[in-house]
Amino acid sequence: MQIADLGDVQLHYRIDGDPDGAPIVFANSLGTDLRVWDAVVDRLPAGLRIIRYDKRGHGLSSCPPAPYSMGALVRDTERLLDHLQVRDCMFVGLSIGGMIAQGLAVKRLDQIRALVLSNSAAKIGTAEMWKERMQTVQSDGIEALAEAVMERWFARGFRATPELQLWRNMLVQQSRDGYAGCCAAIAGTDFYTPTSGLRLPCLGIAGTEDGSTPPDLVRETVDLIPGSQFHLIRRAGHIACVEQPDEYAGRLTAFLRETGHIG
Ligand SMILES: O=C(O)CCC(=O)CC(=O)O
Repeated sequence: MQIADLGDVQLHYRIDGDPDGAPIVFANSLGTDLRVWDAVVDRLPAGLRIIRYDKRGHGLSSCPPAPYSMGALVRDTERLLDHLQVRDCMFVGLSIGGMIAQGLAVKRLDQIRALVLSNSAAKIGTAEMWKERMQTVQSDGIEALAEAVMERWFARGFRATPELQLWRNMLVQQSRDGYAGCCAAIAGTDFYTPTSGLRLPCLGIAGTEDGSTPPDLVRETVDLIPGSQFHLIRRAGHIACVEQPDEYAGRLTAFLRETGHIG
C-alpha cells in the first residue's frame, strides 16, 4: 500500500507490473475503490507500469468534507501523476474516472498520450438528479441507494451471482462525504466543449446493460474526438471491467498495441 501526501489530501495508490514499463493509469467510478480493476490488471500483458489510485473520499484515500469540484478531482490526479513522474500514459477512466480523464487531458496532454473513456460521458445525468442523490446519501446513507445502484452497475445474470454481495459491500462501505462530494463534482461537470477540442487516440467502452451511462451516451462523447474508436461489451452494465474482464482487458491490450504503448 502506498500513499501520496499532496498536502490538502492524501491519496492511496498502488503500482503493479514493471516499474520501468509504459505507464497505464486507472481511475475508478463513484462508490468504488481501486479493487474494481483487479481482474483486468491480472489479464494485462507484462511490461506495463500499472498505476491505480483511490480518488478523494473513496477507498483508503483521505476524505475531505463534501462537496468536491471536478477541478479538485482533476488536480488531485495531476499532482499524483507528477509525484509519480508519469508522462505519456494511457489513462483509463471509469465513469466519473472518465470525466477526470477528460479534464486532465485538456489540461495536461504531456501526462496523457491515449484516453480510454469507459462507461463515461462528457456530462452524466442532471444537476437535479445529483442533488437528490446527495440529499438521500446525507440523510439516509449509501445503503438507501444500494439496490438501485446494483441494477445500474451490473447486468441481470451477474446480479444473480454470490459475487454481487462483495461489490454491494464495497459501495456501502464508502464514506457518505466521499460519495456525496463526488456527486456534486459530477453535477457541476459538462465537458462537451473542452472534450471536443481534444486530439489524441481515444477508445470508448460501453456495456449493453449500463443503466448509468448507456451506450449511446458514451458514443456521443467519444465521437467528439475525431478518430475515436468504440467498443460495446454485451452482458455488461456500468462496471463492465468487473463483469467481463477477459473482453475488457483484451480490448485494452489491443489499444495499447495500436497506440504504441507495447510492442
Ligand atoms: O459511476 C459513476 O462514477 C457515476 C455514474 C453513476 O451514477 C453510477 C451509479 O449508477 O451509481
